[in-house]
Amino acid sequence: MFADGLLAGKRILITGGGTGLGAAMAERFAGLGASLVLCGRREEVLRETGERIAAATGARVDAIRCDIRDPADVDALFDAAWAGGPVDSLVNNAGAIFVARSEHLSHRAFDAVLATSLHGSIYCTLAAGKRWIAAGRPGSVLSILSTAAITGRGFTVPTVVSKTGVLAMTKSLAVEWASKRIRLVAIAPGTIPTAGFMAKVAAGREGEPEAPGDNTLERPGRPDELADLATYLLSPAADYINGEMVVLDGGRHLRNSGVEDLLKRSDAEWEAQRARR
Ligand SMILES: CCCCCCCCC/C=C/C(=O)SCCNC(=O)CCNC(=O)[C@H](O)C(C)(C)COP(=O)(O)OP(=O)(O)OC[C@H]1O[C@@H](n2cnc3c(N)ncnc32)[C@H](O)[C@@H]1OP(=O)(O)O
Ligand SMILES: NC(=O)C1=CN([C@@H]2O[C@H](COP(=O)(O)OP(=O)(O)OC[C@H]3O[C@@H](n4cnc5c(N)ncnc54)[C@H](OP(=O)(O)O)[C@@H]3O)[C@@H](O)[C@H]2O)C=CC1
Repeated sequence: MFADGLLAGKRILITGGGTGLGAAMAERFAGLGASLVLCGRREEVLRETGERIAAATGARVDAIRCDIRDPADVDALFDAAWAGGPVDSLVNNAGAIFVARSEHLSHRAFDAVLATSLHGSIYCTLAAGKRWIAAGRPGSVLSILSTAAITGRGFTVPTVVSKTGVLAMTKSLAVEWASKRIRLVAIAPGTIPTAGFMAKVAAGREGEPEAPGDNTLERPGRPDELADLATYLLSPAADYINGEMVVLDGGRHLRNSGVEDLLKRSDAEWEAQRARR
């Protein structure tokens, strides 16, 4: 679909790059010539993904353990990444979610999600932006958000608040940093049944993760479809797109937010879910 070598010479840092959508983007970017920095909390997972992608594509892949909830860890990540050459693009992909009734959430539960999905994304964006501005280099930031930033969504409120906050950051910095040649864009995926999605969102739900009728195209999305859109948004072809969130959801958010079935759930069903976690 894309010209060979489209991303040659680019160095791209992907948070949560060891699994799911992050790994799918990593594989696509590396296949198009980019060198990569992958981060996440689990070193073994990162190493395996990094080695697999390097062997398949010949790309340079640096796998660096980092918990993006910790600003000192984030600074160390960016220092280590830059030591291997300046980073051209950041992908804020790491995120956290669980499905629960909001009145049952402790403040620690709220903080656990915001710390990664909101604060972590902001720490990484500032770490990248500061370095680009100090070096007079251009850069781009792609954040993986959610259609819930448009519709709102019950039972996943900490995640929705986080994604909406990162969308606000994207639009705001797109204006503030445009003169520094830093571009910020986002993708709002619908349902893409990764292992993380199946464990955190689909577990305990009736039926398929995306049932016929949930979206206009009657199928879930695929990681390679997200990787294609991410490639376009980070490529020179998208140089005139700034501050925008592109939806990739088969039209689902035009019909529902994804959790309407849960409005009818009984107390007993919620208790069963809580017991399973
Ligand atoms: C189908 C179509 C749909 C379609 C609609 C839905 C579309 C969804 C789109 C998005 C999909 C995705 O994001 S898929 C990506 C999923 N991947 C991830 O989430 C990976 C990262 N996740 C995580 O690390 C964990 O899940 C997370 C809990 C957030 C953080 O882990 P920690 O180890 O930091 O946290 P813990 O110490 O375990 O817990 C911290 C506090 O949170 C509370 N807590 C933890 N899990 C909880 C839960 N399930 N319900 C309530 N509270 C919970 C604990 O009790 C603690 O509070 P106290 O008891 O008070 O101490
Ligand atoms: N799949 C879907 O349908 C949708 C996904 N999304 C978003 O896409 C992104 C990727 O999700 P997906 O691939 O499905 O699920 P995954 O669970 O595979 O992705 C989450 C990744 O983030 C990493 N991560 C989590 N917390 C931290 C942390 N504190 N510091 C560093 N890394 C962390 C995880 O690695 P580790 O545990 O090793 O740290 C993991 O690699 C998320 O932001 C998600 O919200 C949005 C809408 C729909």
